[in-house]
This record gives sequence, C-alpha cells and structure tokens, in this order.
Amino acid sequence: MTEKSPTRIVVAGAAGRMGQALSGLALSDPDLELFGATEAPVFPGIGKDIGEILGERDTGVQLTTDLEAAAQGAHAYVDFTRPQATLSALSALKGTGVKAVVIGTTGFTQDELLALQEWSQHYAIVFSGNFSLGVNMLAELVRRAAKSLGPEWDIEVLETHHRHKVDAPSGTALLLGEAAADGCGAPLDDLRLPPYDGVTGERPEGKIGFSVRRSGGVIGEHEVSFGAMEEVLSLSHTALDRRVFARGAMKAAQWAVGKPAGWYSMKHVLGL
Ligand SMILES: NC(=O)C1=CN([C@@H]2O[C@H](COP(=O)(O)OP(=O)(O)OC[C@H]3O[C@@H](n4cnc5c(N)ncnc54)[C@H](OP(=O)(O)O)[C@@H]3O)[C@@H](O)[C@H]2O)C=CC1
Ligand SMILES: O=C(O)C1=N[C@H](C(=O)O)C[C@H](O)C1
Repeated sequence: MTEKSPTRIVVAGAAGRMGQALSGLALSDPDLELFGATEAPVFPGIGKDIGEILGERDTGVQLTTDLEAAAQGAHAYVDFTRPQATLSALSALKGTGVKAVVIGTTGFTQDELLALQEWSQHYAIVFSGNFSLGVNMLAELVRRAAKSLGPEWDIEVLETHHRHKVDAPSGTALLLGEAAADGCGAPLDDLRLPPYDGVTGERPEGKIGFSVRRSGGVIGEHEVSFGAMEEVLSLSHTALDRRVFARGAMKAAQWAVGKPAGWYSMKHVLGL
C-alpha cells in the first residue's frame, strides 16, 4: 500500500489570528505540511521561525514577505488576510505551480470581488465567508426557510464579532443574506436594506436587513430571524474556537488540489 504524501500548504498572514490557527493545524495534522508562511512587510517578525510566533518548537518555516519564493513546490495556498493582500497574492502565485487557492478573507468591495473571480480562470479557488460546517448547514436551512415562509416574514441577519474586526457586515452575514435572498428568488443586491439609522420609515416587506455588533473577544455569532406578526423564528450559530474555520479551510485546500480552475464554495467541498 502506498502512503499518501501530505498536502503542502502555504499560509498567508501566518502571524494573524486565523493565520496562527491555520499554521498550528498544518503543523499538527500528519496529512498536511506547513510549507510556507507569509506576513505583511511591516510585520516585525519577518525572518523568524513560525514556531517562535506560535510559542512552539522550531519548524524550519520562516515568515517571509516573498510569496513567489515560498510557494515554489507547494500544493495549495490559504489566505485569511485583507482584500488588497489577497489580490496581490494571486498575482504573485502565477509564477509558482500552485493551482489550489482557499480564500477566507472578507470585506471585498464589489469591484474587488469581480477581480478575484477573474482569477478563477487560472486557479481552483474555494471562497467562503465562513469555513465552518455549522454555518454552511445554517445557510442551507436559511435558504429553505426563506423559500417556504414567504415575503410577509421579515428576514433580519444579526452578527456579533470581536472588537478587532475591520469589516461589516461580516462575510458570514452576507453569505447568510445571499442564502436567504436565493430562497426568496432574487439577488441579495435587490433585497438588501440600508443600515437602520435615523428616520428610516416603516420596514418594507420582502427585504433583508442587517445588524452588526462589535464586542470584546467574541469569535463569531450569527442569527437569522424570520419575523411574522404573531411569531418569530430564529436560526443561529456560534463559533467557539477559530480552529473550526481552520479545519474547514484545510479540508477545502485538500479538496481543491487537482480540481479544474474555477470558482467554488464550501457547498462543493462539503457536498451540501
Ligand atoms: N471565512 C472564514 O471562515 C473566516 C474569515 N476570517 C477573515 O479572515 C481575515 C483575517 O482575519 P484575522 O485573522 O482575524 O485578522 P488578523 O488581522 O489577525 O490577521 C490578518 C493577517 O494578515 C496579515 N497581512 C496583511 N497584509 C498581508 C500581506 N500582504 N501578506 C501577508 N500577510 C498580510 C496581517 O498583517 P498586519 O496586521 O500587519 O496587517 C495580519 O497578520 C478577515 O478578513 C476575517 O474576516 C476570519 C475568520 C474566519
Ligand atoms: O473576522 C472574523 O473574526 C471572522 N470573520 C468571518 C466573517 O466575516 O464572517 C468569519 C467569522 O465569523 C470570523
């Protein structure tokens, strides 16, 4: 019997909150190999062993700003950074053999998202606002509820995250909003309400609202509520540990290796 060799992963933003969870997982899972680790040029620990950042043994993988060099010979690239960094990275990867790309970064503008999607002609890109199984299952339940309940049920997406989060609404809130819109049979852009602020007038029927809370160290809480005049149905998810996102992202990376270039979501990876 031949042993399968581990999937060689390059982690971007490896010293960040998600980067550390991803690097830690790649170092501890025998089916994965932490092959490279990048950070922003301003990061003071460039050149240090990632093990030092994680408070672990030396790993032989140094933090670098040179993605093109770090990714030579890798199988997959995993990016949880910032939109501009993600877009630059896809350009840098062109000079490497890497064809499988996992993107968890959120906060892209419409134009940035279009630019990102263009790259799916070159890479198998798995893009998701949330890599947990629970949230992707929640999205399916939300789609179904929105389809069955109809426009007299007010759909509201609520999210809470830690104080360091820089984008709103969260990528997950948008993913859930898109699932709800899909259930309603229209694109989210047509149904999305502007943020409630000031004299908003009465809530229109058939639209989808978003509310955002930033609070301390909350990792991620999402709720989708369907409100009728005599009852409210709420579907929710709480992330308890960032490792849940890391595990989903690594599963996506392993899945994407060898897939044809294209734009994929966790629905494809999980077979939902
Ligand atoms: N889809 C999902 O399941 C999840 C998505 N996320 C998303 O992932 C992203 C990162 O979140 P989080 O880890 O909390 O954020 P952090 O700020 O902790 O980490 C981001 C890291 O990326 C680094 N970075 C910035 N530019 C570059 C670059 N050019 N090359 C390499 N690294 C770079 C940052 O460095 P510096 O600080 O110096 O800028 C930072 O260390 C966010 O968009 C978040 O919403 C988070 C959790 C789950
Ligand atoms: O920034 C975060 O932390 C998270 N971001 C993702 C999002 O924008 O939905 C996923 C998760 O909720 C944590």
